[in-house]
Amino acid sequence: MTGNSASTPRRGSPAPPAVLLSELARLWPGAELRGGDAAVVDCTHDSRQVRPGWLFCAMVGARHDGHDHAPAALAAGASALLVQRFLDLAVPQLRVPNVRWAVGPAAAAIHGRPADRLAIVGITGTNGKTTTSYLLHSVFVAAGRPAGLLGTVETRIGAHRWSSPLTTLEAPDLQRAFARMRREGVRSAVMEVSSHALDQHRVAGVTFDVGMFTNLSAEHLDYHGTVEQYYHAKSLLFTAERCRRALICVDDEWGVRLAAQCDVPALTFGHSGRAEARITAAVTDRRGTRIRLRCPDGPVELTAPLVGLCNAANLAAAYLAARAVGVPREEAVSGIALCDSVPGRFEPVDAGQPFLVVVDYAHTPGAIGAQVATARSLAGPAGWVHVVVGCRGGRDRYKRPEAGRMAATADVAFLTSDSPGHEDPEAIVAQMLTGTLGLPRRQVVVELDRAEAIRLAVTAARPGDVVLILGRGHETCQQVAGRALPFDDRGRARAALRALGWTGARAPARSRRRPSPATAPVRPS
Ligand SMILES: CC(=O)N[C@H]1[C@@H](OP(=O)(O)OP(=O)(O)OC[C@H]2O[C@@H](n3ccc(=O)[nH]c3=O)[C@H](O)[C@@H]2O)O[C@H](CO)[C@@H](O)[C@@H]1O[C@H](C)C(=O)N[C@@H](C)C(=O)N[C@H](CCC(=O)O)C(=O)O
Ligand SMILES: Nc1ncnc2c1ncn2[C@@H]1O[C@H](COP(=O)(O)OP(=O)(O)OP(=O)(O)O)[C@@H](O)[C@H]1O
Repeated sequence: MTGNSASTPRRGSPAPPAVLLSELARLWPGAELRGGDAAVVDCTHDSRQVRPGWLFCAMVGARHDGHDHAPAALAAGASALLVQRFLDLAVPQLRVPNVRWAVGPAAAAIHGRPADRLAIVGITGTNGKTTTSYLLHSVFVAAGRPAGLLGTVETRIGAHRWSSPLTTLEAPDLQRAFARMRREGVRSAVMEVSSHALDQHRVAGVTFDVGMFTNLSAEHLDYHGTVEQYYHAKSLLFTAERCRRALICVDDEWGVRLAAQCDVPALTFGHSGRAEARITAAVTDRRGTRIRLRCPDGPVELTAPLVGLCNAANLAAAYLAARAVGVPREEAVSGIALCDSVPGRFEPVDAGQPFLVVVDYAHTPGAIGAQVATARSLAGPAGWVHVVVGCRGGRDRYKRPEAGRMAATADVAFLTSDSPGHEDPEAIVAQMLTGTLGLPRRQVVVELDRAEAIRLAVTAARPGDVVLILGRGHETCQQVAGRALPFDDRGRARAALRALGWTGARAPARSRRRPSPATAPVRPS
């Protein structure tokens, strides 16, 4: 990836005009200014990012109280503080009831409210955000609109792109990215809006042209506590303050509920008979996915070279969002067709081998099950589906047995580690195994070394099989016992194929008939 992060202003970029603290004070009734006025040119919530002339916003977090870091911020050149209790420091300070709530509007004001002059689509939901963002971004680009994309994989502003630290940037970084979009001539943007971001007010100060809901299943409960709270965080996108209109997938009960409670004009979509824009046909094969969508402005056929039936809803979502922000119908259709890949989402690893190897980000039980089903539809008549999957450490422990159970819908499941963090990888896999109790032992192989699990799966595959490597997608490192270790599923799969003699789109130097590894199950003849 190239370009500079929007969170660090580029050298040589024009200095933004300064805003007075007294002007910011007008944003909140009851805000109190002490220690005089000051001009601020930018802001941050992190003392380690402060530059001369910036406003330091002292947020109270779970581990730190930003107020304790105000001296460091001043030493770095902060010209003022946004606080929720006045500090005994000789610097202009603006006190507000809650700094976390105030950072977004403050950052928006400092940057001249750039989001107001962009058409922005914000996407929330458990699955499908990244894929739908790429489809929509492809539409904007194909329609000749300079575009922005903000999400889990990367940030793109026009021709510049760099990897993202978070799915949804912190408010100061987000507003700075929007300001850069304006400077670069961007008119339309699509961004993923995580439940964490909504809960933490990172998008306060933004009104999306379109707010989109894809689906919801239990995730991030270690943060939100209950599914109900998780849903509540997602639903915060669908208020008149946050979006002008909504697109809501009603294929699950949460979407139905959201559509009923949403207080902005909403269009529902999905496979469901309840959907106003309804997917009436959907097929997926190795070339991609094709759907027929019956929508208020007439029926339309959409195709994209993205494999997997879960993409049917993503195609519909991207089309409807494009139309909602004024992209003509034909341009929306052709832009979607041009979206040829999304990093780490059903991404094939092709070294010329006679079986399919695919890396995908599926890490919820539902997504794992859906990708196994897709793989089965792509396998040859007697082809097997091999899945390599683990569960991440430090989060969402409750979904491990179900993830194991879904993995075991494949012909062979290689249960392995996936960024275990400070947890014991063996204990994580043991929890996954509880979901496979009662299944034939030959169907589940435990191999804690992920590279070795990938090697075993690829080595066991025969012509017509599909090897699915799930959970890590585009990611290039794993957290293991406090260390970030480089690990890319795509690279490991390629290396395993290379070791077998598959080095390109040609037949390998040695025989195609390879012995199965000792651990691989014996398949019936
Ligand atoms: C779990 C979680 O969301 N934590 C967020 C929370 O952290 P926290 O409450 O622990 O903050 P803290 O460390 O106590 O710090 C409090 C304040 O002191 C500041 N500080 C701290 C130290 C210092 O030296 N100087 C300083 O100024 C911090 O910058 C912060 O403003 O508040 C911080 C400030 O807003 C966030 O940066 C932080 O997100 C962390 C980085 C994070 O990793 N979040 C993940 C879980 C997240 O948001 N993920 C979603 C996507 C999830 C998904 O779909 O997979 C995302 O949008 O990326
Ligand atoms: N609309 C969908 N419904 C269900 N599953 C989906 C959908 N789209 C994609 N998936 C599955 O979920 C995985 C993650 O997809 P994607 O990255 O698009 O979602 P996301 O919402 O951005 O996820 P995350 O928040 O974890 O980054 C894909 O690799 C695929 O297996």
